[in-house]
Order: sequence, then structure tokens, then C-alpha cells
Amino acid sequence: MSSTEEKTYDVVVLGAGSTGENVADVVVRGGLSAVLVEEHLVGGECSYYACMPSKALLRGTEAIAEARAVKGAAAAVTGEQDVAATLERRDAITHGWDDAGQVSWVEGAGIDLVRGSARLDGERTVVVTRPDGGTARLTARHAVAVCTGSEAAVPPVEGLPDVQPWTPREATSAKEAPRRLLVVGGGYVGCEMSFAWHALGSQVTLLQRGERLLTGAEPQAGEAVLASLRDRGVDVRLGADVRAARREDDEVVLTTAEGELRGDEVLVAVGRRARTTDVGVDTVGLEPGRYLDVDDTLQVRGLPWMYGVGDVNGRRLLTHMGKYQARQAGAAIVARARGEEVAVEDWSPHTATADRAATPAVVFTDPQVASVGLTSAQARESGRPHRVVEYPIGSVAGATIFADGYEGTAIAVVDTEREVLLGLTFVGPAVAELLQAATIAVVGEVPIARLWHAVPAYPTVSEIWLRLLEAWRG
Ligand SMILES: Cc1cc2nc3c(=O)[nH]c(=O)nc-3n(C[C@H](O)[C@H](O)[C@H](O)COP(=O)(O)OP(=O)(O)OC[C@H]3O[C@@H](n4cnc5c(N)ncnc54)[C@H](O)[C@@H]3O)c2cc1C
Ligand SMILES: NC(=O)c1ccc[n+]([C@@H]2O[C@H](COP(=O)([O-])OP(=O)(O)OC[C@H]3O[C@@H](n4cnc5c(N)ncnc54)[C@H](O)[C@@H]3O)[C@@H](O)[C@H]2O)c1
Repeated sequence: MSSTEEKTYDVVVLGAGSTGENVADVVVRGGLSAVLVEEHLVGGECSYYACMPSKALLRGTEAIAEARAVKGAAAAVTGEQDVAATLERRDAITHGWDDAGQVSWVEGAGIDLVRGSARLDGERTVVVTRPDGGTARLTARHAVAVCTGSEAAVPPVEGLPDVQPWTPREATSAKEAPRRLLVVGGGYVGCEMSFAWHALGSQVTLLQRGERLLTGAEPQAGEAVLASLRDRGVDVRLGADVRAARREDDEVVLTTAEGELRGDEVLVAVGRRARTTDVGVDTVGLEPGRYLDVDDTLQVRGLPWMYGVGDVNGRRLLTHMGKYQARQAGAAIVARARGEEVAVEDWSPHTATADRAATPAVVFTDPQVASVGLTSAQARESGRPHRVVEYPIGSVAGATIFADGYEGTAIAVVDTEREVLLGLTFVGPAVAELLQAATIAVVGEVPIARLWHAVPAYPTVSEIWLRLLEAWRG
């Protein structure tokens, strides 16, 4: 495309993260033309600075812990983790931050790609400033899908921006472990990165503002993760109030209510904010910097040609949910382009109902926390009649085989009126793989009476399902 070229597509997608790629793929499969505009790496945060590198940093430690938890196998673990090799494996998993593989997938999928920074310029129009300074003007016949994601939020702490804190990007791509790492925020990123860098050699201090870690999860999850972090030597301070930050030579100094803390780096992991500041949303009457307000077909309210998909709408900041929304939004865009009816009811092919009712998530700490649907607190707030059932996972035969001294807990929230599951949380080693069965039970609203026929194979950890049913029956 020459620097002045103007081009029209059926669909223009801003941002080629995991969400944008999927929107483009679905609409092209539906017979529409699509272009993706990307200013950094095709594949987005997940591939290069989030899910993939963070899990790569954690996996070695997890594999060692699994072997150490089995008498006999433990004897084979005679050394320490090879930190350099773990970082090399992380680098291989991120393809050295080179997106050539994803670019070739985009080409193979029949999607056009334009490199550069995209801004809306009124209805259905996007202006791209390319790396060479040239511009391109793209017009959408049917839809503009804004999939520009989110970025790290920085709390209003005096001096914090000046100390150049690590964001999750630096925490997932660092080339070596800092000797002392201060972590502000005890949510997903703060907990996962505290485990990772502690195991890779850093002395970690984790500062969480509230009285619990992982505040959105069942309290048992935060308690188990807290105990495990402290047990392995991470200094976790709850109720921490970071008031100021400064650099002194090579040190970062944080001032808290309890005094000063010193580190070599500070990771700020206090949540995200929408990447809508420089996307030209003001040219279509929206306020920059806010999450896009969308309906269940991911259409921006009041702007029927515009969709906000993935992190940028703030509904569920998870890769798999962004991709799910992309499938639903893509199907809605195709249907509307064909003049077909779009089904707006729950669980239709065009709506992202699971965002509200059945979002699965895993925190990859040790223990892992795997959850779907409502927690007990959310069930309480919803006012639905429900009962909470809890059972220790360590007492099922499969867990005894899996690891000596397995500790974990399963919590089921049951709708007492309809006798279906509203939500499940598993806390324990390797519980991530229990989650899809739970997601199917919640999404399918499988009656408890039928779940008795879903017999878990013996001796697997899935036997926890049977124990939960027995606990429910009493
Ligand atoms: C440390 C960390 C670990 C995580 N781990 C997990 C995990 O294990 N599992 C999970 O499900 N989720 C995880 N997440 C969340 C996950 O990374 C996000 O939910 C996901 O990446 C969102 O995808 P997206 O495509 O919506 O946005 P992004 O991946 O942010 O993609 C947006 C794209 O838009 C581009 N862009 C932005 N503005 C413009 C513009 N103006 N012009 C052109 N291009 C633009 C960006 O460069 C980017 O490539 C993690 C997040 C973090 C921070
Ligand atoms: N495994 C995964 O799926 C995974 C991993 C990482 C991130 N994510 C996604 O990314 C999102 C962002 O993660 P995150 O950890 O940045 O946010 P988060 O919302 O999970 O946690 C932020 C935490 O920071 C605390 N906090 C806020 N302000 C603070 C302050 N000034 N001082 C100290 N603590 C403060 C909050 O109480 C909260 O517990 C997550 O919500 C999740 O959706 C997912």
C-alpha cells in the first residue's frame, strides 16, 4: 500500500492481538474482507508479554515441585532449576519477540495486515500512521472492530512514574532476576510474578493494599496462595499503603505507612486500563481512556457500526474470553452484513453470555486457583438461593497418587432452586485441568441429578466431583 493509498474493506480491525486476529479470521471465513492494523507485534500481549512468557517462567518450578511431591521421583531431583535455561525456554516460547510466525498465519488466513498506529477518524473511517511516517485511510463497509486491548495501570503514588517501574511487560521479558524485587499489587500478575521471580532467584516483597490476595476469588484461594508464598520466603505485606517512590543510585525506595522498602526493581501490578486514549474514539463521541461500553454482541452502544472486543471493553480481561468474544462478535458482524437476524438472547451464536455467567480462569501459582462462574460472595450479592459446598481435594484417591501430602480444596456454589451449579473453584496443585469439566457443567446447567451419572474415572483427582455431590446430598 503506498503512503497515500485509501482502501475500503468490509471490516477494519484495530489491534492484532489474540482478539483482533480472531475477529478478522471469523469475518473472513464468513466471506467478508478484513484488514488488521497493528502498531507493535502481531499476536499482542498474550504471546509476547503476558500469558505465554509468564507461564513459561512458572512452568519449570511447577514441574520440579510435582516431581518433589512424589516419594521415589523426588530422589531424581538432585539439583536446582537452571535459571538461564528457563529464560531461554521463555525466549523460545515468545519466538524472541518476533512475530513472523503470526504474520504468516494472518497472510494464510486471507487477512490483510497494515503496520502502524490506527486512529478512528469519524464513522467507519480509520487513519493509520505507518512506521515510515506515511498514512493510510481505511474505510469499513460494515464494521470497525476496536481490539486495542489494555495497558498496565499506574497508581497515583508520588514519584512512581519517575522510578521507571516494571510493568507486566518488563516482568515477563526480563533477561535476569533482579536481586531484590518489590511487587505492588497482589492480584493475578502480582501473585504469579512473585512466585516466578522468587523461584528464579529474586528476594521478593509483595505489597497488597487489601487484607487478602486475589480479592476476586474465594477467600480460601487467597489464603492458600498467601501461605504458600510466605512458606517459600516471599515477604508478603497485606494492608500495605505505598505512599511515595524514588530512586537512590541503583535502588528503588518505596515509602509505606510502615517505613521504607528498598529493591532493585519494582513491579507495578495493580490492574489495567483501557487502551482507548489514542485511538480517536473522541471523533465518534466517546470519551478517551474509558473501556468501551458494549452490548452482548460486542457492539458499542449507540454506534451500530463499531464493536469493542477483548480487553478494551473491560468485561473479562482474559485471552480465552477475548477470543470467545471475537467469535461471537465476528458471527454477529457477518450476520448483520448479510442482512440476517442477529440473535441477542443469552447463549446465542452471536452473544458473549459466558462473560457474565461462566468465565473460567486459572491463576498459575502453587497452589493453582481454577474457577468458573460465581463465587460464594457473588452468589450472595446476586440474591439467588444457593448453598456452598466445600471438600478437601487431598482426601480423594487420585490426589493421593498424584502427590504425597496433596493439599487443596474444592468449593461448589449450587443453586438450591434449580439444583444446578452456579460456580466452582478448585485450589490445589494441577487443578487447572479440572476446570473444563466444571465449565461444561456450569454453561450446560447440568442438573445435579444428572451429574451423578458423570462418573469420574478412578483413581483421578476428578473424583472430587463425586465427593462434592456427596457433600451436597449430606
Ligand atoms: C502478565 C500477564 C499475564 C497474563 N496471563 C494470562 C493467562 O495466563 N491467561 C489469560 O487468559 N489471560 C492472561 N492475561 C490477560 C491477557 O494477556 C489479555 O486478556 C489478552 O492479551 C487481551 O487480548 P486483546 O487482543 O484483547 O488485547 P492485546 O493483546 O493487548 O492486543 C491489542 C493489540 O492492539 C495493538 N494496538 C493498540 N492500540 C493500537 C493502535 N492505536 N493501532 C494499532 N494497534 C494498536 C497492540 O499493539 C496489541 O497488539 C495476562 C495478562 C498479563 C498482563
Ligand atoms: N492467569 C491469568 O489468567 C492471568 C494472569 C495475569 C493477569 N491476568 C489478567 O490481567 C488482569 C490484570 O491483572 P493484575 O494483577 O494487574 O490486576 P488484578 O485486578 O488481578 O489485581 C490487582 C491487585 O492490586 C491491588 N492494588 C490496587 N491498587 C493497589 C495499590 N496502590 N497498592 C497495592 N495494591 C494495590 C488490588 O487490591 C488487586 O488485588 C487480571 O484481572 C486478569 O484478568 C490473567
